[in-house]
Amino acid sequence: MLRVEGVSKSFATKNGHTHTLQDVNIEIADGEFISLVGPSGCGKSTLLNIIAGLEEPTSGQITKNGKKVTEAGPDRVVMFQEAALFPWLKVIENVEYGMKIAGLSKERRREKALHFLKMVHLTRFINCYPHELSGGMRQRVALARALAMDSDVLLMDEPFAALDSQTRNILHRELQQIWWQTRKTILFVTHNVEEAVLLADRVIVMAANPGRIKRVFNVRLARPRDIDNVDVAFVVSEIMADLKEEVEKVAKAEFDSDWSLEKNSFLPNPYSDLGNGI
Ligand SMILES: Nc1ncnc2c1ncn2[C@@H]1O[C@H](COP(=O)(O)OP(=O)(O)OP(=O)(O)O)[C@@H](O)[C@H]1O
Repeated sequence: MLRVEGVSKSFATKNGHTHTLQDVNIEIADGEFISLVGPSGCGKSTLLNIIAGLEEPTSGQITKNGKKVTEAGPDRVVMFQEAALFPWLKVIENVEYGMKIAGLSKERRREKALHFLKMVHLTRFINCYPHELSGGMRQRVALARALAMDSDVLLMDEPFAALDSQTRNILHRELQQIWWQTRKTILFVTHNVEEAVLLADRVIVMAANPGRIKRVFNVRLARPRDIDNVDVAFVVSEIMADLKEEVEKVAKAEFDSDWSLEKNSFLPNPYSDLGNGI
């Protein structure tokens, strides 16, 4: 069980202090898949970094199985939007790298790297260098590398945001399958509500200024899920409606006072792409 208990976070800035997160409480069961959505700047990445132990909360705490998280650890692996592979290492060596640092034997790391590269369907490319791969393939290497660390928690910060939609669809299917096989606890930050609903057991909608939890949606739909499914579309539209309010609030604070999503949207339907690229 991963617990976020009364977490608040402020940063010192030139104009005083930000209230990036305020009293955030989440309980994540082992093996649960949680998506976190919210307007830009509501503190999603900050929360993920605090759970990862890369950032300290101003107040509150993170506990994992009852033990306080005080630093980054191999039990909570983070995956970012950019794959951040070592360009001078081959695919397989990139996947092996973390295990090498962790002290695994050469044979064991090779065996595990091959296992997880097979899981992300990249066995034909193990001897390639990162620059020889597409963006989607590089993210799959990053995913294999994260999986190979055997962490029980995977923290994913917009891991597919930079990919084209076809590649993203493939990775959604792969990730659903991998999660099903490995039953890892996953916290997945995204701007894309469809992606959030496709993948998660629960979608947490955050509000901004201060960053806090607005609403939690339970997604009780069978897997694997398909974006064209009407039930998926229904949950997506419910979340969009909730999120729209928050996005509008943030935009109003940043744009001129006469701005509104309806008035200033050039989209035929203001809901149609809401959440993508906020
Ligand atoms: N190290 C820092 N120093 C000062 N302010 C910070 C720092 N890190 C984050 N912030 C502020 O905290 C707020 C939340 O940032 P964060 O990146 O967590 O939001 P987010 O919801 O992930 O945003 P986005 O969706 O745009 O990625 C922002 O206003 C940001 O400027």
